[in-house]
Amino acid sequence: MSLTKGDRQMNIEVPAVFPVSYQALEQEAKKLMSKGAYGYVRSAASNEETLRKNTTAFEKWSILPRMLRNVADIDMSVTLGEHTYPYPIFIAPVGMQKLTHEEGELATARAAKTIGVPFIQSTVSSYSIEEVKAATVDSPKWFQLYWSRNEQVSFSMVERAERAGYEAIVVTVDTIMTGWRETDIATQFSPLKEGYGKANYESDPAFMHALGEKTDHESMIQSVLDNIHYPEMNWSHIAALAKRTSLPIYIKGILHPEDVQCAIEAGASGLIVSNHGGRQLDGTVAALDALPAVVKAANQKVPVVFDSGIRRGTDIVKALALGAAAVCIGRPFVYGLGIDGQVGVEKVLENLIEETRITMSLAGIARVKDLNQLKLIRE
Ligand SMILES: Cc1cc2nc3c(=O)[nH]c(=O)nc-3n(C[C@H](O)[C@H](O)[C@H](O)COP(=O)(O)O)c2cc1C
Ligand SMILES: O=C(O)C(=O)c1ccccc1
Repeated sequence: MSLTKGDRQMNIEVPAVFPVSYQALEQEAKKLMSKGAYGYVRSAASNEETLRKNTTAFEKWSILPRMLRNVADIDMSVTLGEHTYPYPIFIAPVGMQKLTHEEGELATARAAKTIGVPFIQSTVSSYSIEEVKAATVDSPKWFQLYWSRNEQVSFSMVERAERAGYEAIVVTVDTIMTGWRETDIATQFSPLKEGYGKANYESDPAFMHALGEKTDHESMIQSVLDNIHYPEMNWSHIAALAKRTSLPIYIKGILHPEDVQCAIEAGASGLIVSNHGGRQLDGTVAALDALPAVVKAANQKVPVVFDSGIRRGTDIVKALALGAAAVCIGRPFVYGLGIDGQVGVEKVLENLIEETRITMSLAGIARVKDLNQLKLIRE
Protein backbone atom coordinates (compact mmCIF):
# COMPACT_ATOMS: atom_id res chain seq x y z
CA MET A 1 0.00 0.00 0.00
CA SER A 2 1.50 3.34 -0.94
CA LEU A 3 0.90 6.32 1.28
CA THR A 4 1.41 10.01 0.77
CA LYS A 5 3.00 12.12 3.47
CA GLY A 6 -0.49 12.78 4.78
CA ASP A 7 -0.86 9.08 5.52
CA ARG A 8 -3.54 8.81 2.88
CA GLN A 9 -4.02 5.80 0.67
CA MET A 10 -3.40 7.02 -2.86
CA ASN A 11 -5.48 4.57 -4.84
CA ILE A 12 -8.82 5.68 -3.34
CA GLU A 13 -10.78 8.56 -4.84
CA VAL A 14 -13.07 11.14 -3.34
CA PRO A 15 -16.55 9.54 -3.35
CA ALA A 16 -18.98 10.80 -6.02
CA VAL A 17 -21.63 11.48 -3.39
CA PHE A 18 -20.21 13.04 -0.25
CA PRO A 19 -21.19 11.06 2.86
CA VAL A 20 -23.83 12.69 5.04
CA SER A 21 -24.27 10.60 8.19
CA TYR A 22 -21.49 10.18 10.74
CA GLN A 23 -21.39 6.45 10.06
CA ALA A 24 -20.90 7.07 6.34
CA LEU A 25 -18.19 9.67 7.00
CA GLU A 26 -16.33 7.25 9.24
CA GLN A 27 -16.62 4.41 6.73
CA GLU A 28 -15.33 6.55 3.87
CA ALA A 29 -12.47 7.95 5.93
CA LYS A 30 -11.50 4.43 6.92
CA LYS A 31 -11.00 3.57 3.24
CA LEU A 32 -8.89 6.66 2.64
CA MET A 33 -6.62 6.70 5.66
CA SER A 34 -3.84 4.36 6.72
CA LYS A 35 -4.78 1.83 9.39
CA GLY A 36 -2.67 3.60 12.00
CA ALA A 37 -3.98 7.08 11.26
CA TYR A 38 -7.62 6.00 11.09
CA GLY A 39 -7.24 3.99 14.29
CA TYR A 40 -5.71 7.00 16.01
CA VAL A 41 -8.64 9.26 15.11
CA ARG A 42 -11.45 6.77 15.71
CA SER A 43 -10.26 5.10 18.85
CA ALA A 44 -10.35 6.13 22.47
CA ALA A 45 -8.92 5.11 25.83
CA SER A 46 -9.11 1.70 27.53
CA ASN A 47 -12.44 -0.06 26.95
CA GLU A 48 -13.87 2.87 24.92
CA GLU A 49 -16.81 3.03 27.35
CA THR A 50 -16.75 6.81 27.45
CA LEU A 51 -16.55 7.04 23.65
CA ARG A 52 -19.73 4.96 23.39
CA LYS A 53 -21.52 6.71 26.24
CA ASN A 54 -20.82 10.14 24.75
CA THR A 55 -23.11 9.42 21.81
CA THR A 56 -25.77 7.24 23.44
CA ALA A 57 -26.24 9.97 26.08
CA PHE A 58 -27.96 12.11 23.44
CA GLU A 59 -30.67 9.48 22.91
CA LYS A 60 -31.64 9.66 26.57
CA TRP A 61 -32.78 13.25 26.15
CA SER A 62 -35.93 13.84 24.07
CA ILE A 63 -37.08 17.13 22.61
CA LEU A 64 -40.56 18.37 23.49
CA PRO A 65 -41.20 20.69 20.51
CA ARG A 66 -43.52 23.71 20.30
CA MET A 67 -45.72 24.30 17.23
CA LEU A 68 -46.72 27.32 15.13
CA ARG A 69 -44.31 29.88 16.52
CA ASN A 70 -43.16 31.59 13.29
CA VAL A 71 -39.67 30.30 12.77
CA ALA A 72 -39.12 31.99 9.40
CA ASP A 73 -36.02 33.82 10.63
CA ILE A 74 -33.60 31.51 12.33
CA ASP A 75 -30.84 33.34 14.21
CA MET A 76 -28.00 31.04 15.17
CA SER A 77 -25.59 33.71 16.39
CA VAL A 78 -23.95 33.48 19.80
CA THR A 79 -21.98 35.93 21.91
CA LEU A 80 -19.11 34.66 24.02
CA GLY A 81 -17.39 37.35 26.03
CA GLU A 82 -16.71 40.25 23.66
CA HIS A 83 -17.16 38.27 20.46
CA THR A 84 -20.24 37.40 18.44
CA TYR A 85 -20.10 34.46 16.04
CA PRO A 86 -22.69 33.50 13.39
CA TYR A 87 -23.15 29.90 14.56
CA PRO A 88 -22.92 28.11 17.91
CA ILE A 89 -20.22 25.91 16.41
CA PHE A 90 -16.44 25.79 16.75
CA ILE A 91 -13.83 23.56 15.17
CA ALA A 92 -12.42 21.55 18.12
CA PRO A 93 -8.66 21.58 18.63
CA VAL A 94 -7.37 18.48 16.89
CA GLY A 95 -3.64 17.93 16.69
CA MET A 96 -1.50 16.67 13.84
CA GLN A 97 -3.98 17.16 11.01
CA LYS A 98 -1.34 16.35 8.37
CA LEU A 99 -2.03 12.78 9.42
CA THR A 100 -5.41 13.09 7.81
CA HIS A 101 -4.62 15.35 4.87
CA GLU A 102 -1.45 16.94 3.54
CA GLU A 103 -2.91 20.47 3.88
CA GLY A 104 -3.93 19.70 7.46
CA GLU A 105 -4.86 22.72 9.58
CA LEU A 106 -4.51 25.08 6.61
CA ALA A 107 -7.41 23.29 4.87
CA THR A 108 -9.50 23.13 8.04
CA ALA A 109 -8.92 26.78 8.96
CA ARG A 110 -9.78 27.86 5.41
CA ALA A 111 -13.00 25.84 5.52
CA ALA A 112 -13.85 27.36 8.91
CA LYS A 113 -13.28 30.82 7.48
CA THR A 114 -15.44 30.16 4.41
CA ILE A 115 -18.34 28.87 6.51
CA GLY A 116 -17.93 31.42 9.32
CA VAL A 117 -16.99 29.10 12.16
CA PRO A 118 -14.12 29.87 14.57
CA PHE A 119 -11.10 27.59 14.31
CA ILE A 120 -9.39 26.36 17.48
CA GLN A 121 -5.80 25.51 16.70
CA SER A 122 -4.06 22.76 18.66
CA THR A 123 -0.63 23.19 20.25
CA VAL A 124 0.43 20.02 18.44
CA SER A 125 -0.73 21.17 15.03
CA SER A 126 1.13 20.29 11.85
CA TYR A 127 1.29 23.94 10.78
CA SER A 128 2.38 26.74 13.10
CA ILE A 129 0.25 29.56 14.48
CA GLU A 130 1.97 31.93 12.05
CA GLU A 131 1.31 29.68 9.05
CA VAL A 132 -2.38 29.25 9.90
CA LYS A 133 -2.75 32.97 10.50
CA ALA A 134 -1.12 33.75 7.12
CA ALA A 135 -3.50 31.32 5.37
CA THR A 136 -6.62 32.75 7.02
CA VAL A 137 -6.19 36.44 7.78
CA ASP A 138 -9.16 38.11 9.52
CA SER A 139 -11.04 34.96 10.49
CA PRO A 140 -11.75 34.19 14.15
CA LYS A 141 -9.24 31.80 15.65
CA TRP A 142 -8.52 30.53 19.17
CA PHE A 143 -5.36 28.79 20.37
CA GLN A 144 -5.44 25.58 22.43
CA LEU A 145 -2.52 25.29 24.82
CA TYR A 146 -1.00 22.09 26.04
CA TRP A 147 0.81 23.47 29.03
CA SER A 148 4.56 22.99 28.73
CA ARG A 149 6.50 21.85 31.79
CA ASN A 150 8.93 24.62 30.79
CA GLU A 151 6.52 27.49 31.45
CA GLN A 152 8.53 29.90 29.31
CA VAL A 153 7.41 27.78 26.33
CA SER A 154 3.75 28.03 27.43
CA PHE A 155 3.98 31.81 27.82
CA SER A 156 5.84 32.18 24.54
CA MET A 157 3.21 30.21 22.59
CA VAL A 158 0.45 32.32 24.12
CA GLU A 159 2.31 35.51 23.18
CA ARG A 160 2.59 34.26 19.61
CA ALA A 161 -1.17 33.59 19.54
CA GLU A 162 -1.77 37.11 20.87
CA ARG A 163 0.46 38.62 18.19
CA ALA A 164 -1.37 36.62 15.51
CA GLY A 165 -4.68 38.10 16.67
CA TYR A 166 -6.17 34.91 18.15
CA GLU A 167 -9.22 35.72 20.26
CA ALA A 168 -8.92 33.29 23.17
CA ILE A 169 -6.69 30.67 24.78
CA VAL A 170 -8.07 27.20 25.49
CA VAL A 171 -6.06 25.33 28.13
CA THR A 172 -6.71 21.59 27.99
CA VAL A 173 -6.52 20.16 31.50
CA ASP A 174 -7.46 16.50 30.92
CA THR A 175 -4.19 15.59 29.18
CA ILE A 176 -1.43 15.87 31.79
CA MET A 177 -0.42 12.52 30.27
CA THR A 178 -1.78 10.55 27.32
CA GLY A 179 -4.65 8.13 28.00
CA TRP A 180 -4.27 4.35 27.69
CA ARG A 181 -5.01 3.85 24.01
CA GLU A 182 -4.95 0.19 23.09
CA THR A 183 -5.51 0.63 19.36
CA ASP A 184 -2.44 2.86 19.07
CA ILE A 185 -0.38 0.47 21.20
CA ALA A 186 -1.43 -2.43 18.95
CA THR A 187 -0.65 -0.55 15.71
CA GLN A 188 2.48 0.96 17.29
CA PHE A 189 1.21 4.33 16.15
CA SER A 190 2.63 7.50 17.65
CA PRO A 191 1.94 10.51 15.43
CA LEU A 192 3.95 12.90 17.59
CA LYS A 193 7.01 10.65 17.23
CA GLU A 194 6.52 10.73 13.48
CA GLY A 195 6.81 14.49 13.67
CA TYR A 196 3.27 15.48 12.68
CA GLY A 197 2.77 17.79 15.66
CA LYS A 198 5.98 19.73 16.07
CA ALA A 199 5.41 22.87 13.95
CA ASN A 200 4.55 25.12 16.91
CA TYR A 201 7.58 23.91 18.85
CA GLU A 202 10.09 24.22 16.01
CA SER A 203 9.02 27.79 15.46
CA ASP A 204 9.03 28.72 19.13
CA PRO A 205 12.04 30.74 20.31
CA ALA A 206 11.67 29.65 23.97
CA PHE A 207 11.44 25.97 23.02
CA MET A 208 14.40 26.15 20.63
CA HIS A 209 16.44 28.07 23.19
CA ALA A 210 15.82 25.38 25.82
CA LEU A 211 16.69 22.67 23.28
CA GLY A 212 20.13 24.19 22.73
CA GLU A 213 22.35 22.21 20.38
CA LYS A 214 20.21 19.05 20.36
CA THR A 215 18.04 19.95 17.42
CA ASP A 216 17.88 16.48 15.83
CA HIS A 217 14.40 14.96 15.34
CA GLU A 218 14.65 12.49 18.23
CA SER A 219 15.71 15.07 20.80
CA MET A 220 13.12 17.53 19.64
CA ILE A 221 10.24 15.04 19.85
CA GLN A 222 11.41 13.78 23.23
CA SER A 223 11.41 17.35 24.49
CA VAL A 224 7.86 17.91 23.16
CA LEU A 225 6.68 14.77 24.95
CA ASP A 226 8.49 15.72 28.18
CA ASN A 227 6.90 19.16 28.09
CA ILE A 228 3.32 17.88 27.64
CA HIS A 229 3.65 15.07 30.22
CA TYR A 230 3.18 17.08 33.41
CA PRO A 231 1.40 15.30 36.27
CA GLU A 232 2.47 18.10 38.64
CA MET A 233 0.22 20.58 36.85
CA ASN A 234 -2.30 22.35 39.09
CA TRP A 235 -4.53 25.43 39.20
CA SER A 236 -1.63 27.74 40.08
CA HIS A 237 -0.40 27.32 36.50
CA ILE A 238 -3.68 28.66 35.19
CA ALA A 239 -3.48 31.59 37.61
CA ALA A 240 0.06 32.32 36.40
CA LEU A 241 -1.12 32.35 32.79
CA ALA A 242 -4.11 34.57 33.62
CA LYS A 243 -1.68 37.17 35.01
CA ARG A 244 0.34 37.10 31.77
CA THR A 245 -2.35 37.35 29.12
CA SER A 246 -5.20 39.69 28.44
CA LEU A 247 -6.94 37.08 26.28
CA PRO A 248 -9.86 35.15 27.77
CA ILE A 249 -8.84 31.69 29.03
CA TYR A 250 -11.19 28.73 28.48
CA ILE A 251 -10.52 25.60 30.52
CA LYS A 252 -11.15 22.50 28.39
CA GLY A 253 -11.88 19.18 30.06
CA ILE A 254 -14.21 20.14 32.93
CA LEU A 255 -16.70 17.47 34.11
CA HIS A 256 -17.05 18.03 37.88
CA PRO A 257 -19.17 21.01 39.00
CA GLU A 258 -16.73 21.77 41.82
CA ASP A 259 -13.96 22.37 39.29
CA VAL A 260 -15.96 25.33 38.01
CA GLN A 261 -15.06 27.39 41.07
CA CYS A 262 -11.38 26.35 40.82
CA ALA A 263 -11.31 27.52 37.21
CA ILE A 264 -13.01 30.83 37.91
CA GLU A 265 -10.78 31.55 40.92
CA ALA A 266 -7.72 30.85 38.78
CA GLY A 267 -8.89 33.47 36.29
CA ALA A 268 -10.76 31.49 33.62
CA SER A 269 -13.25 33.37 31.46
CA GLY A 270 -14.97 30.26 30.13
CA LEU A 271 -15.18 26.48 30.38
CA ILE A 272 -15.37 23.62 27.93
CA VAL A 273 -17.22 20.57 29.23
CA SER A 274 -15.41 17.70 27.54
CA ASN A 275 -13.96 14.27 28.18
CA HIS A 276 -11.68 14.60 25.16
CA GLY A 277 -13.94 12.37 23.11
CA GLY A 278 -13.19 9.46 25.45
CA ARG A 279 -9.51 9.55 24.50
CA GLN A 280 -8.16 10.33 27.96
CA LEU A 281 -9.85 8.90 31.07
CA ASP A 282 -12.16 6.02 30.19
CA GLY A 283 -15.19 5.22 32.32
CA THR A 284 -16.12 8.83 32.91
CA VAL A 285 -19.60 10.23 32.81
CA ALA A 286 -20.76 11.03 29.26
CA ALA A 287 -19.89 14.66 28.60
CA LEU A 288 -23.55 15.49 27.96
CA ASP A 289 -24.55 14.06 31.33
CA ALA A 290 -21.95 16.26 33.05
CA LEU A 291 -23.19 19.41 31.31
CA PRO A 292 -26.28 20.41 33.36
CA ALA A 293 -24.46 20.44 36.73
CA VAL A 294 -21.51 22.39 35.30
CA VAL A 295 -23.88 24.93 33.74
CA LYS A 296 -25.62 25.29 37.09
CA ALA A 297 -22.32 25.77 38.94
CA ALA A 298 -21.18 28.34 36.38
CA ASN A 299 -24.35 30.26 37.23
CA GLN A 300 -24.03 32.44 34.11
CA LYS A 301 -20.75 33.90 35.36
CA VAL A 302 -18.82 32.31 32.49
CA PRO A 303 -19.92 30.68 29.21
CA VAL A 304 -19.90 26.89 29.10
CA VAL A 305 -18.91 25.40 25.74
CA PHE A 306 -19.47 21.69 25.11
CA ASP A 307 -17.77 18.89 23.15
CA SER A 308 -17.51 15.08 23.02
CA GLY A 309 -20.13 13.21 21.06
CA ILE A 310 -21.59 15.84 18.74
CA ARG A 311 -22.44 14.00 15.52
CA ARG A 312 -25.43 15.87 14.09
CA GLY A 313 -27.63 18.97 14.34
CA THR A 314 -30.06 17.42 16.81
CA ASP A 315 -27.09 16.81 19.15
CA ILE A 316 -26.12 20.47 18.85
CA VAL A 317 -29.66 21.59 19.71
CA LYS A 318 -29.83 19.25 22.72
CA ALA A 319 -26.47 20.44 24.09
CA LEU A 320 -27.56 24.07 23.73
CA ALA A 321 -30.92 23.31 25.35
CA LEU A 322 -29.01 21.87 28.32
CA GLY A 323 -27.18 25.16 28.71
CA ALA A 324 -24.12 25.03 26.44
CA ALA A 325 -23.21 28.38 24.90
CA ALA A 326 -21.72 26.65 21.84
CA VAL A 327 -20.31 23.28 20.81
CA CYS A 328 -17.05 22.07 19.29
CA ILE A 329 -17.00 19.61 16.42
CA GLY A 330 -14.26 16.98 16.63
CA ARG A 331 -14.13 13.68 14.74
CA PRO A 332 -16.80 14.57 12.13
CA PHE A 333 -14.67 17.35 10.64
CA VAL A 334 -11.53 15.21 10.82
CA TYR A 335 -13.22 12.63 8.59
CA GLY A 336 -14.38 15.37 6.21
CA LEU A 337 -10.78 16.58 6.02
CA GLY A 338 -9.57 13.07 5.26
CA ILE A 339 -12.14 12.57 2.54
CA ASP A 340 -11.78 15.83 0.63
CA GLY A 341 -9.57 18.37 2.39
CA GLN A 342 -10.99 21.89 2.71
CA VAL A 343 -14.08 21.02 0.66
CA GLY A 344 -14.75 18.00 2.86
CA VAL A 345 -14.63 20.08 6.05
CA GLU A 346 -16.92 22.67 4.46
CA LYS A 347 -19.45 19.98 3.56
CA VAL A 348 -19.46 18.54 7.08
CA LEU A 349 -19.98 22.01 8.58
CA GLU A 350 -22.71 22.92 6.07
CA ASN A 351 -24.62 19.74 6.84
CA LEU A 352 -24.35 20.28 10.60
CA ILE A 353 -25.55 23.88 10.28
CA GLU A 354 -28.43 22.93 8.00
CA GLU A 355 -29.61 20.13 10.27
CA THR A 356 -29.37 22.49 13.25
CA ARG A 357 -31.47 25.06 11.39
CA ILE A 358 -34.17 22.51 10.56
CA THR A 359 -34.12 21.07 14.09
CA MET A 360 -34.59 24.53 15.66
CA SER A 361 -37.40 25.32 13.21
CA LEU A 362 -39.30 22.09 13.81
CA ALA A 363 -38.79 22.42 17.58
CA GLY A 364 -40.28 25.91 17.47
CA ILE A 365 -37.28 27.96 18.65
CA ALA A 366 -36.09 30.67 16.25
CA ARG A 367 -33.03 31.97 18.10
CA VAL A 368 -30.14 30.05 19.57
CA LYS A 369 -30.27 32.55 22.44
CA ASP A 370 -33.73 31.14 23.29
CA LEU A 371 -32.76 27.48 23.11
CA ASN A 372 -32.64 27.33 26.92
CA GLN A 373 -36.45 27.54 26.69
CA LEU A 374 -36.59 24.30 24.71
CA LYS A 375 -37.83 21.52 26.95
CA LEU A 376 -35.98 18.22 26.99
CA ILE A 377 -37.33 15.17 28.75
CA ARG A 378 -34.93 12.65 30.23
CA GLU A 379 -36.09 9.18 29.20
C1 LIG B 1 -7.45 12.92 16.36
C2 LIG B 1 -7.78 13.79 17.53
C3 LIG B 1 -6.80 14.66 18.02
C4 LIG B 1 -7.10 15.52 19.08
N1 LIG B 1 -6.14 16.42 19.48
C5 LIG B 1 -6.45 17.30 20.46
C6 LIG B 1 -5.53 18.31 20.82
O1 LIG B 1 -4.45 18.44 20.26
N2 LIG B 1 -5.88 19.16 21.83
C7 LIG B 1 -7.08 19.06 22.50
O2 LIG B 1 -7.35 19.84 23.41
N3 LIG B 1 -7.98 18.12 22.14
C8 LIG B 1 -7.70 17.26 21.14
N4 LIG B 1 -8.64 16.34 20.76
C9 LIG B 1 -9.97 16.31 21.43
C10 LIG B 1 -10.98 17.24 20.72
O3 LIG B 1 -10.67 18.59 20.90
C11 LIG B 1 -12.39 17.01 21.27
O4 LIG B 1 -12.40 17.18 22.66
C12 LIG B 1 -12.93 15.62 20.93
O5 LIG B 1 -12.61 15.28 19.59
C13 LIG B 1 -14.43 15.57 21.13
O6 LIG B 1 -14.93 14.28 20.92
P1 LIG B 1 -15.69 13.85 19.55
O7 LIG B 1 -14.72 14.06 18.46
O8 LIG B 1 -16.01 12.43 19.77
O9 LIG B 1 -16.91 14.72 19.44
C14 LIG B 1 -8.37 15.47 19.69
C15 LIG B 1 -9.34 14.61 19.19
C16 LIG B 1 -9.07 13.79 18.12
C17 LIG B 1 -10.15 12.89 17.59
O1 LIG C 1 -4.68 12.55 20.63
C1 LIG C 1 -5.21 13.37 21.35
O2 LIG C 1 -6.42 13.32 21.65
C2 LIG C 1 -4.46 14.46 21.91
O3 LIG C 1 -5.05 15.41 22.30
C3 LIG C 1 -3.00 14.43 22.06
C4 LIG C 1 -2.19 14.93 21.08
C5 LIG C 1 -0.81 14.90 21.24
C6 LIG C 1 -0.24 14.42 22.39
C7 LIG C 1 -1.06 13.93 23.38
C8 LIG C 1 -2.44 13.93 23.23
